[in-house]
Amino acid sequence: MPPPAPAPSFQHGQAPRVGILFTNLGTPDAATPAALRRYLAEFLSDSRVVEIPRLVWWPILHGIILRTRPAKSARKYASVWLPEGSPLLVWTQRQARELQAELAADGLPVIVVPAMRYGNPGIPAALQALHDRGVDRILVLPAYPQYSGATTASTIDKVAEWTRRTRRLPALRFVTQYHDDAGYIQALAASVCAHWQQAGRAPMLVMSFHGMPERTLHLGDPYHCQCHKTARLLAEALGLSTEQYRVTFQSRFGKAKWLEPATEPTLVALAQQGVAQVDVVCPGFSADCLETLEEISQEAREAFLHAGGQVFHYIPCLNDSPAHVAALAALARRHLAGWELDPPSPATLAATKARALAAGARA
Ligand SMILES: C=CC1=C(C)c2cc3[nH]c(cc4nc(cc5[nH]c(cc1n2)c(C)c5CCC(=O)O)C(CCC(=O)O)=C4C)c(C)c3C=C
Ligand SMILES: [Fe+2]
Ligand SMILES: [Fe+2]
Repeated sequence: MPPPAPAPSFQHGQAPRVGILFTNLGTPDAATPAALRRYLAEFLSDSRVVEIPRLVWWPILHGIILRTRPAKSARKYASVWLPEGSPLLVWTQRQARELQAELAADGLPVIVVPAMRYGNPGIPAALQALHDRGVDRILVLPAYPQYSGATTASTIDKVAEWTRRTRRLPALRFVTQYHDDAGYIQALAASVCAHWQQAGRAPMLVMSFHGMPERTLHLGDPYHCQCHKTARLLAEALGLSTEQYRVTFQSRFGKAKWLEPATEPTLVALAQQGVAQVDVVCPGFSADCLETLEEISQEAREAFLHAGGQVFHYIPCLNDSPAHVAALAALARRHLAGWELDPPSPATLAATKARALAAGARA
């Protein structure tokens, strides 16, 4: 066996020693049944996601779901796939790049690496890459505004998988939620307002969040409450009365009761009650993905129009909008506080000053 690689040595003033692991759910490597089978097998084997005893769940997963769902899901993914890959991965990579640039422009030399809880690039490999670059303080930032056991806690489990087999650990911090963060709410409100200015305003705004089994709410998962708080703050920022918006839950999976009201039946009922126009926004998704581009912008649109609705506008996720990147940067900065960062170089300070002067000149 070759001798172990020497531990990285840290010297003040070198490359950044602080890293951000910027994560999202994960996505298949290709829009094919084989890639979907691998991805779904990993995702749906996570006991944080499917909280059914293994003895009961295993035969259902391997005997039914992994035989039927991959081909169906692959067709759906194919309908939203981008030339560069899966939308969720493409947006996550762009967000990570822009977050790093935004922090650097503010004099914070931080390495931001994107990672996926399921599929590629995986969390252990991304952490190892930071470690190999001499990073000794890591902020884990899952792009889930609302905490849930299925998403946030599962991400932390995966980080722990890497820490368990690593000798010299970095210091670690976690962002576990930002559902009521002022920057995030403002970015959402600005995106809805921009849509209204450009495309007109429907009398009803539907805020659709990913669903969860209802049981998780009774077991103490704060997800449902946090979705409602995000929705209330967004409605307040937009000046909406309770009659002007609805909070719904999408993506029901399996036979158990999920959080209600469900998105598609709500849209159908609205159309049947004579609401001819709706705007739909998905504030819990920080990036467009299968669940927004296919389930909402294709399937839910079709259901609403089929039920008699006339105009359905889907408002895209925050993706890499400057307001979103600025909100994530502010959030990261607050969580990095107290971790001494290398002082900015004279070149960074000069660039920051030039940016401030240019912004002042534009104002
Ligand atoms: C038991 C099933 C599921 C739970 C619980 C669940 C929670 C949950 N998921 C997200 C965010 C996303 N989910 C996405 C896809 C997706 N979700 C499930 C099932 C559960 N999700 C499945 C089976 C799939 C795969 C797609 C399919 O085959 O239909 C995605 C999109 C991924 C992409 O590649 O685009 C996101 C994002 C949250 C936030 C959440 C709990 C709060
Ligand atoms: Fe999901
Ligand atoms: Fe879905």
